[in-house]
Amino acid sequence: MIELHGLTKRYGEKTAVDDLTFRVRPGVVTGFLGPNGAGKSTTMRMMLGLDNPTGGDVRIDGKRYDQLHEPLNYIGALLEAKAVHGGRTAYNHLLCMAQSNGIPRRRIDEVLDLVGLTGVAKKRPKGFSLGMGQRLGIAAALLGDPKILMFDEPVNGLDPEGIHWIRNLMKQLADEGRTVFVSSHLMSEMALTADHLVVIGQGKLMADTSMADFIAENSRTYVRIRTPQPEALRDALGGEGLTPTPVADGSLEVEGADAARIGELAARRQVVLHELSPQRASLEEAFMRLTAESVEYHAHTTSGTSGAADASGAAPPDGGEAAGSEAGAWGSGWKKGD
Ligand SMILES: Nc1ncnc2c1ncn2[C@@H]1O[C@H](COP(=O)(O)OP(=O)(O)OP(=O)(O)O)[C@@H](O)[C@H]1O
Repeated sequence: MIELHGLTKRYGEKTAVDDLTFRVRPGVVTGFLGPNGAGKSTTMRMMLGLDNPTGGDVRIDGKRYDQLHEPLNYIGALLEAKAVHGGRTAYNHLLCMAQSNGIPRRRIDEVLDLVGLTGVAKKRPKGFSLGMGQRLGIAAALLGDPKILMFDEPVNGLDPEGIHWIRNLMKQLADEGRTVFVSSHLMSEMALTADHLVVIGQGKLMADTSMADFIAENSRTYVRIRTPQPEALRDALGGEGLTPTPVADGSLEVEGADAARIGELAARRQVVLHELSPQRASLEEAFMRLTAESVEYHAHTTSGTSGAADASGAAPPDGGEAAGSEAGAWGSGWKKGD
């Protein structure tokens, strides 16, 4: 469990993190979202004791970071993939971390195997691709078999197989009862991975809620219709106070009634339908709506965010993807009393 109480960080006049209070609970993946400059990295750095708060505090299982003895055994973090000493081999980089935290050597082989870097263990990370650097950072985060894991943009630079792998790894870590806190700009990825969301804007807490509730509360639901008889449909629905709105792709969108009701109204007038599909807005649309006011840096566009609904990325998966077998080798019990 991670607990933030009134966490605040000011840089001169700028309040980067503004009185944040929330908990990150074990057993679920918690996504951390916010527009550019919202304060996510600053918050994560304070969680890890890398920055001092101007006010408030962070507790890791009830303790401040600097009170943790051998902290890698409590909390593992991936902040910047390239924050690795370029001159040491991947193995020696992990060895240094292990030695200063009382972690046995064999754990290094385990985590290298887990992230798929065994073959390059004796190579220097300065020659690594972004994706390999990311995997080494993840290996370091996992080294102490910690109960709490924090990942800042973990899928940066990873190829589709790597993205799939880390998604399953994070879910597995949460299923094992660990606390998993992850930031990402990739909304479709977050929708597939996180169960719970914490959203900030200009340093302030904007939402702390389940993924499903967040999407339901911050987006519209509607029914998409395709018909060769749009006028007849308009008449059929108009009598019930419903207004189909034409969309550029030739479909119609109707809010205020479910698909069954619309289908019945169309059938009563014998209107032919080629499509009748309920739409859940995507996490991306919900996020854009919630944070529209707090976006600090944005491009000027002529279109708004509404109407950008796309069912892709909307629905968290039904758990159909089993965790990769390589992830099954996780934490093979070298620790006692866990
Ligand atoms: N060392 C610093 N000195 C001055 N201002 C800073 C410093 N670090 C961060 N800031 C400012 O604090 C705000 C929050 O920055 P932060 O990097 O935490 O945001 P973020 O949500 O992680 O952004 P991004 O998604 O772009 O990575 C920004 O306005 C940033 O310019």
